Amino acid sequence: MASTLAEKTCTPCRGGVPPFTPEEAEAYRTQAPDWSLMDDATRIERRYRFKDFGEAFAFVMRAGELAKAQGHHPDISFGWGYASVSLRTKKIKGLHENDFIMAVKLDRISEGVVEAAARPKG
Ligand SMILES: C[C@H](O)[C@H](O)[C@H]1CNC2=NC(N)=NC(=O)C2=N1
Repeated sequence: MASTLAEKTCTPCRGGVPPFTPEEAEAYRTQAPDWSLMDDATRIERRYRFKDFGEAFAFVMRAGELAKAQGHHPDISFGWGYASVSLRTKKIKGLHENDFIMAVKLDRISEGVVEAAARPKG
């Protein structure tokens, strides 16, 4: 991997490429170690913890903006104090570099949301 995933942008995936093998997925996961390979390495998942519903919602809103900008979309469930994110490339029914690019960028968003909440108001 030339540049780090964080500097990359998702590329349109119109299918026709094979999904990552478990070995390939594991190699990418080293850059997103808080994510777990699920369903025979056809998707990755992470549960983020936040201090309350508002912080979780702020994360989800920013995740939505990121997905729109990147053209690659996660599945997110959230509630008071948590957001659970699942990523897979639906077009190829498995994992693609786009999923790991999104994972790394979502990790940065989550750190930003927690920091923002920690800053004193005003
Ligand atoms: C052309 C464009 O890349 C596709 O329509 C994108 C949109 N967002 C996507 N998001 C996800 N998670 N999987 C996809 O296969 C996908 N395809």
